[in-house]
Amino acid sequence: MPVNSTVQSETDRSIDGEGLPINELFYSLQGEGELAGVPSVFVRTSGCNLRCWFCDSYHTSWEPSHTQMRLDEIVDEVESYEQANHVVLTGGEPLIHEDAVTLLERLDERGYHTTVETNGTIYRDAPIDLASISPKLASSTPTAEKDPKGDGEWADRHESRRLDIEALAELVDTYESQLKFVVTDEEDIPEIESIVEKVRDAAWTTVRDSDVLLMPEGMTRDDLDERRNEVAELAIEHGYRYTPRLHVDLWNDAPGT
Ligand SMILES: C[S@@+](CC[C@H](N)C(=O)[O-])C[C@H]1O[C@@H](n2cnc3c(N)ncnc32)[C@H](O)[C@@H]1O
Ligand SMILES: Nc1nc2[nH]cc(C(=O)O)c2c(=O)[nH]1
Ligand code: SF4
Ligand SMILES: [Mg+2]
Repeated sequence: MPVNSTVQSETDRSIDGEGLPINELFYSLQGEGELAGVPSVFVRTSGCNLRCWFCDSYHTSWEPSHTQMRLDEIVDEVESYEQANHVVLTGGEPLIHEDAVTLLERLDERGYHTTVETNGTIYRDAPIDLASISPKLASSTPTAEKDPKGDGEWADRHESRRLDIEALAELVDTYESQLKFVVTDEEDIPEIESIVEKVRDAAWTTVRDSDVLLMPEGMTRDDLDERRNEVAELAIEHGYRYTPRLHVDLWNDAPGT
């Protein structure tokens, strides 16, 4: 269900009231991370507290659009995909919304495995089976040269918000998790190592190198063709896990995939 009817001007704060602003809801294969290949229903909320220049979900961050859906409508639509046992709650940043917790509770009551795709800046207590955390590196910052929309107006706000080690540690300590870094080139590696070390110092839970995933930056197959081998080599060199972007390999940048 692609939705682009209602345009919302500014969506930094949580939207109050019953329900969630939904950008799209669809059934596909999980394309990223340790559950790559698993048939899953994707619930994509609109609105984000960051603005990565490369965001592949532009209409949830830079120019958010959504339809407000009640939680029971969302659950009904999820249940309409009868083959699916897995639900991926993503965005935008799903955890800016308080009602994300209630949605996860309702899905959990119905026996779904829940993955939450999050930038790791916000902790919430919810029935999350896999916290798929993608901490944002300096290379994600929308500088004036990289800003897809303007002149770098978001750069300072993005930069000051993008990392919260306490929130990352709390997510890692509470949930089964993976740290999935978007890699542009080898210059990202020292910052990844530094973030992983800081999370290890702040968390009780052991963060294994195999819980650290390197994912090539790329919205399209052509982007990935340029980068996937270099990122795979970096994973081999540093002992981290590589994750593909299966959905991009299979369907390029088609909506609803
Ligand atoms: C659109 S985000 C939504 C969830 C959350 N805001 C986050 O960033 O983790 C979903 C996933 O796509 C990744 N992503 C976004 N744009 C990308 C790009 N151009 N190349 C590779 N991964 C990208 C994010 O890092 C995240 O893992
Ligand atoms: N197939 C598919 N897998 C995904 N895994 C994480 C996604 C996301 O946008 O959060 C995503 C997505 O958009 N599509
Ligand atoms: S944090 Fe996620 S949704 Fe927000 S701008 Fe970055 S990639 Fe897009
Ligand atoms: Mg995506």
